[in-house]
Amino acid sequence: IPVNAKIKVFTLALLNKDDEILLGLKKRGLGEGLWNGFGGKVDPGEEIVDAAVREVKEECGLTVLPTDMENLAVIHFEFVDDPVILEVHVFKCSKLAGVVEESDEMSPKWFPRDNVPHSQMWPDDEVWYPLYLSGTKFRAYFLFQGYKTILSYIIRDFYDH
Ligand SMILES: CSc1nc2ncnc(N)c2[nH]1
Repeated sequence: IPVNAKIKVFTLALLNKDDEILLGLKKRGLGEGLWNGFGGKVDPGEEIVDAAVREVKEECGLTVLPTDMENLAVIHFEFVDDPVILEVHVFKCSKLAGVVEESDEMSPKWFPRDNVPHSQMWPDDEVWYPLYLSGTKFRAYFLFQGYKTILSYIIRDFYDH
């Protein structure tokens, strides 16, 4: 890890109901045109799970309780020649309240859990969605070249060393 490394913490919430997952089509910014879970930056002094709850509400209108957000994974993303490392805390939630709403960030849509549009998602998702779907807690590290090419990755059970 380069000496000038800076870690930025993000949340990513994957919401499911029965056999479906709610994904949002990103309308702008990083990941525009890709389907993704809901999340974003953690504000200074904000609990990570509270940031996750806030982002879900902002991006798709649904209300979830912090206690219903299951910590599923921590993924570190590194990009060649970029000292900023993204630390993404992945949450899984199936207790949802409210009505799904389009936001200026995201167009939400329900997908069958066994048929998510991986060709229009971040390339790493295909690697770890099976673990997420089986509820296996994991840690992962992805080294990207740009935003499309994965040069290498490590994925392991959350509790193993
Ligand atoms: C920059 S690499 C990346 N992969 C991702 N997968 C799912 N949600 C994200 N926000 C992701 N970012």
